[in-house]
Amino acid sequence: MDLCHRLRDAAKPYWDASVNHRFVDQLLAGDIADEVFGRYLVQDFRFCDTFVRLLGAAVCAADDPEARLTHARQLSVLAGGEYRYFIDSFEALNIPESQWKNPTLSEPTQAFIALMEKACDSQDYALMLVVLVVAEWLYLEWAQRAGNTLPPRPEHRDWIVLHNEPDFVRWVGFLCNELNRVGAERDFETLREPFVEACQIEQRFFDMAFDGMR
Ligand SMILES: Cc1ncc(CO)c(N)n1
Repeated sequence: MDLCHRLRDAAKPYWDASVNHRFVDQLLAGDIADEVFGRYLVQDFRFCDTFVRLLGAAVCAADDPEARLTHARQLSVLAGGEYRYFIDSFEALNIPESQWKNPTLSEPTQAFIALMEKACDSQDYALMLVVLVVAEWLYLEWAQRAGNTLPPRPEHRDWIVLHNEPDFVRWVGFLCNELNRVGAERDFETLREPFVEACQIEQRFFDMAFDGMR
């Protein structure tokens, strides 16, 4: 088994709970409450801001010119299509700028930001890749649960498509190959610990969307 699959196995309870979370069930069915999805998107917009910093750090820390360009290209996706997705969805969900510009950060948002900032500050490419692989591979796995019929509302449908379209599949494949490559000579435990922590936070992030709901 390659390194990425060994890491995923080590985090299996949290990984599976996230991929099969009721948040995902309801999003794929298109029947997620606007209040739940809106709360999630407002927090995720802040997650993505720090995620951009992490990708920038990966551009800096990567040991290979081709890899630097691949990270740089993905930055343009976040700054382009994904940014537009958030703005359009806040409008569709009637979430005013005052609510998404400066929200109170939930516990899992804070925890994820702290983990990403730690990876940035470490200047350790392998550690950055651990966090990138969890965030992107786990999102690919839940989005690949989607069948042929996608939910009709763009804010639901586009969030799924952003995470299972062919470009995203290639991006995740790249990240896993990079971690398998640069993580090969690293002590497994030093990678396992942040990998599992990131998976635990992913689960709490989906839980958080339902805070205050039944
Ligand atoms: C919390 C979270 N994890 C992963 C992704 C995918 O980048 C995201 N948008 N949000």
